[in-house]
Amino acid sequence: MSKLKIALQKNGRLSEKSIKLLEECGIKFPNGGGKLITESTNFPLEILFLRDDDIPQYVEQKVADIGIIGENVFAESLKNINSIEKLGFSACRLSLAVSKDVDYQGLSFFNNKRVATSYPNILSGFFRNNDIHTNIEIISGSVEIAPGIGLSDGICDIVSSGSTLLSNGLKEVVKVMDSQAILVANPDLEVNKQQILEKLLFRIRSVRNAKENKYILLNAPDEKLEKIKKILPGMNSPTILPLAQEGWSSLHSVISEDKFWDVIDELKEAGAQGILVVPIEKMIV
Ligand SMILES: Nc1ncnc2c1ncn2[C@@H]1O[C@H](COP(=O)(O)OP(=O)(O)OP(=O)(O)O)[C@@H](O)[C@H]1O
Ligand SMILES: O=P(O)(O)OC[C@H]1O[C@H](OP(=O)(O)OP(=O)(O)O)[C@H](O)[C@@H]1O
Ligand SMILES: [Mg+2]
Repeated sequence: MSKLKIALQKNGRLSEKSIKLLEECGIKFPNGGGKLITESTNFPLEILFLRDDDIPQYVEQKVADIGIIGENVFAESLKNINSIEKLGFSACRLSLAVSKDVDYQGLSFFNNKRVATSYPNILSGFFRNNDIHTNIEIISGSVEIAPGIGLSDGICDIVSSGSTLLSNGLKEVVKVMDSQAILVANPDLEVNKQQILEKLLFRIRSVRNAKENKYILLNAPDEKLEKIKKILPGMNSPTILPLAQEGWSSLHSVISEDKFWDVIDELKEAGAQGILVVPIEKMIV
């Protein structure tokens, strides 16, 4: 039975989190010594370590069956591959920026200007949709330097904290797209590889669900339980166990971390005590 081949970024912003995701999925593999290809010892997966920009092409050509890249690289590549799952890490945005001294009034600023970017396909599409004519200067890295050295009037590049823009005297003026890490796949996988992919996806979703949810335990007098149950949007109905102290129960449920902070005061007001919130290792839904 052939193994599924996954391409990960060798070195960079996606590398560590991509490897961590596979490890959290219980997939073990030797990783070290600069090897560019390795095999899992407990899951039918081969792992290839590549430059992220090359991954779309390799997945299209089936050198790799699947890969982890940013949505920005997916959108730029225009390859015949599918985006099959958002992975929730390496969140950033692709934005237009200009010198902080520019009196920027709107997109028409860019008419007949030069914009430096490593994302010419995304950017030309964006300007076309907005009826702006620009000259795109394609450069492969350190894009933020371009206006300062007279290469362009603006740039379009990845922004996260904004500190690279700030330290290069630039300001963000328009967001072109949001991005996060995604799993991409060749659209035409053999049946057995598709089955391995389904197993991997099941594990990835379980890991992500677990991260977004918490297990909550609390104690309350029995007469308060109905009200507390209504406040807690659980997976199904909460588990209720009697405590040794008569007239009191312990209630267990699962809650999304965001919602927990919204309802904590309501829970206390409704009579909940000894509230514990604990992480979930895996969550199968
Ligand atoms: N500052 C950031 N914060 C969050 N995510 C980012 C940031 N910069 C880039 N990313 C995301 O991580 C991906 C990889 O970024 P990185 O800077 O490592 O790429 P690269 O320099 O092109 O690497 P490679 O050498 O593999 O070609 C980007 O395509 C983007 O999706
Ligand atoms: O808004 P910020 O938080 O400053 O992040 C944005 C910067 O991060 C990325 O570069 P990276 O630091 O990965 O270096 P690279 O140029 O080698 O890819 C990106 O190309 C930006 O330059
Ligand atoms: Mg790259």
